[in-house]
Formats: sequence, structure tokens, C-alpha cells
Amino acid sequence: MIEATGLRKSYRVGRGRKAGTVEAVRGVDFAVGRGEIVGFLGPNGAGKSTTLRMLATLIRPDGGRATIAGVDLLRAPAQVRRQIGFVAQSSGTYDDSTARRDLVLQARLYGLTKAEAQQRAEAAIGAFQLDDFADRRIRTYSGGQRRRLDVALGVIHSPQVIFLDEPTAGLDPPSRVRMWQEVRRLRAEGMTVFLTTHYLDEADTLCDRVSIIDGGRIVAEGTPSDLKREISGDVVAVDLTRADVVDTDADSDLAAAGKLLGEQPYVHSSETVDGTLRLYVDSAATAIPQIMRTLLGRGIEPGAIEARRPSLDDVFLAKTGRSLEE
Ligand SMILES: Nc1ncnc2c1ncn2[C@@H]1O[C@H](COP(=O)(O)OP(=O)(O)OP(=O)(O)O)[C@@H](O)[C@H]1O
Repeated sequence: MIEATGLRKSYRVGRGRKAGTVEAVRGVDFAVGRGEIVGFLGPNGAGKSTTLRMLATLIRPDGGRATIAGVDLLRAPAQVRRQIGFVAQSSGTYDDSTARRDLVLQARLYGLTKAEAQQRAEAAIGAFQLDDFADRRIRTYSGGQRRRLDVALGVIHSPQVIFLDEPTAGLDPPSRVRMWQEVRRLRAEGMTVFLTTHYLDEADTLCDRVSIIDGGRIVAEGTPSDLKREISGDVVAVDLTRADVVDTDADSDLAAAGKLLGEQPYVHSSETVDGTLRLYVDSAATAIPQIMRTLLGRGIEPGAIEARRPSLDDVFLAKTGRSLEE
């Protein structure tokens, strides 16, 4: 449904002597199948929005090519626009308008008659459960209600593909879960969904496939479970920020203890993220007693020690040397 190869985009920044370019997207390739929910996961400034905006025909790529539903993005952008919907990061709705009025207007913009537009608006209000507030001014909506309206507006013309830029940014947990349900419903109706996110749990639970992007390049791609399987074994997270030094005579330097643990034969690799040491091991069950022995031998009692399966953040860390959670 979407195929992209070598998409690139740079921005000119500054003026005069300070002028320069920012390479926002440095040649990305990906393919999205019909009816999939595919997510671009990456930190701020990774190039997610820029990629999305190129695909949605809002900005022109500097290089590369892409097709959407078989239509060439560069040669026939108007035709692409008819197949797609786009929901930007910031809402485009007017505070003084109402959901019902905006939905009718939006449908009219797609060339529907007044009666058809009203019908579509009613259907959207029902589907997105906007009934309770559809005639209230938009300025009175909660963040989650406003975001649901944004998505309802984006799909009013029943596009084949919907692009969602950070659909749940800033929403509280119940509103995020609610939005995930809406996105899954769109997929169930046959829509292809392409979204950006910097939330690990969103990429993990909502997306059929994920591309991890950093510095304008895709660093990993696959289903969340395949990506996590690339990191074999378990992760043991040792919280050293709340560690107690119980034996002041011992060599209880936390950094040195962390380094020592990282060098143990049963540890494949280790990283420290926000004062928590992540140890990648074959089996947490056998590693934890050994880790405890090493720490206690140095007079250190860790604040907490937790065993878990690898997460998408572990994948990100392995590929980039940084954590998305920092
Ligand atoms: N209009 C612009 N002019 C100049 N630089 C830009 C412009 N838009 C984006 N950039 C830069 O391009 C890079 C990629 O930005 P982009 O918005 O695509 O990232 P993102 O992954 O969507 O980040 P965020 O999660 O913060 O939205 C960043 O360095 C950003 O500062």
C-alpha cells in the first residue's frame, strides 16, 4: 500500500554566514501492506514527522521515491491526496466551532453535497463516540476528545491510508488506550494506518510492524516481537540510584561495581540508563543470585533488582547506544 525507497529531506536553516542545512531524513526505505498498522518509533528530531509529511504530500522530498496505493507520490500528488488522510501533531480545529460543524465542513471540502456531508458527519459522530459533546464549542473538549475529533476529521472521506502524527502525545493513559481502540477499528474497516510515536508501549501494543528511526535513518525494522527477539535472553535491571552501602569498609564504589558486573562472563553486554544498570544475560534466574553475590561482596545492596524480557527500548539502545527513555 505504501512503498518508499531512499526518501530524503533537508531543511535550510539560519541566514547569511550562519546558514546551513539539517538533514532531517537521510534515505529511508520501507513498505507498508494493506490493512497494517505501521509505526515510526524514534526520539524527538529523528525525522518521523518529516517522513510522514512527505508521504502526505505536504512537503516535497529532495530525493527518493514513493508510491501510495500504486500512485507515484512525486508524479501525481493530487491523486495521492484523494487516497489519504492526515492528522497533524497539532489540532487544526477552531476553538469556537463544534465537532458537528467541522465534520460537515470537512466533508463538504471533499466535494460531498450538504445532505451527504451531514450523513457522513453523523456516522463519524457515532463511530468515534462524539455524541455527548458534538454541539459544544471545541474549546471545552478534553485533550482526548479533541484528538478523537482530529482523527474523525482525517478519515471523513474514507481514505485508504491514514497518517497519524503522534496521535496520543500528551494524552492521559485512559485517553491513549481509547485512541488505540479507534486506530484498531480503522484497521478493522480496512484502512492502512501509518503513525509516528515516541512511546515504546504504543509501538509495542498497537503496531503490527515498527520502523525504529534515529538521526534520519531507519536503524531497525520488523514486528515488535521479532525486534525484541533479536535481543536474546533476559534483561536484569539493577537500580543503583537507591543502592545502600551496607559495608563501608568494602570497595563499594557504585560505578566500579557496575563495571565489574558488566565484565562477568554470564553478562553479554551492559548499559547504564538513568542510574539503572541493564545487564543482558542468558537467564535472569541464574544471573540474579550471582549479581547479588557480587554486589553484596562489595557491601552494596541495590535499591531494586528486576528481571524482564527485552523491550523495544533495549532494541533501540543496542542499535544506537542511547535509550529512548532518557
Ligand atoms: N521546517 C523546518 N525547518 C528546519 N528544520 C526542521 C524543520 N522541520 C524539522 N526540522 C528539523 O529536522 C529534524 C527532524 O525533525 P522532525 O520533526 O521530522 O522529527 P520528529 O522525529 O518528528 O521529531 P518530534 O518527535 O519532535 O516531532 C530535526 O532536527 C528538526 O529540528
